[in-house]
Amino acid sequence: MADEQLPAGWEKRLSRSTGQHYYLNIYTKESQWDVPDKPAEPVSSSGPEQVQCSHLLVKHKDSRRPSSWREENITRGKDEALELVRSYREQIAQGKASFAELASKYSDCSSAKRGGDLGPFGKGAMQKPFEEAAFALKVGELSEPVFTDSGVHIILRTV
Ligand SMILES: Cn1nc(-c2ccccc2)cc1C(=O)N[C@H](Cc1nc2ccccc2[nH]1)C(=O)O
Repeated sequence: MADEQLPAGWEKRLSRSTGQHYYLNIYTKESQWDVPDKPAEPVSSSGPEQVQCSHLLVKHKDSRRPSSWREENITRGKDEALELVRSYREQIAQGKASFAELASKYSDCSSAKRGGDLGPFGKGAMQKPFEEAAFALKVGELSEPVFTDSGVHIILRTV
């Protein structure tokens, strides 16, 4: 299909690595090998490329690294960590404390110094259970407790 016949919102590009043409959605920057047969979707159908989240992590004795800026040797069990995370989530949900305030005080992640802010990240950057929970959140939404090898988290999607 000649360029002038491409449906709206697509650009034809040449792949340097394969020498083949591919097609770029100018809105989402997503690309495809197949020649598009309908106008480009203005929003990504596969969800965002990146999200930005803050998290509050409570580690336990079986965490991958049972130590943090708060506590050199973390001995609490997983059940106690979950109880703590639930209590923090409740305080935040009831508006009794802000996420950043509790994360900066109680998170066992070094991101506590930034109110739990991890910055933007894409898929493949974080442990899978964390990634799946983070990408399932809407902006502004607070997760239920999430378990990773690091411990028990609550996640707030900010962007
Ligand atoms: C993934 N990550 N980002 C930061 C971070 C980001 C911004 C500013 C300062 C620290 C710290 C970490 C990190 O792995 N921290 C670990 C704990 C931890 N494990 C995680 C698993 C998933 C997501 C965040 C997590 N944080 C630690 O301090 O022992």
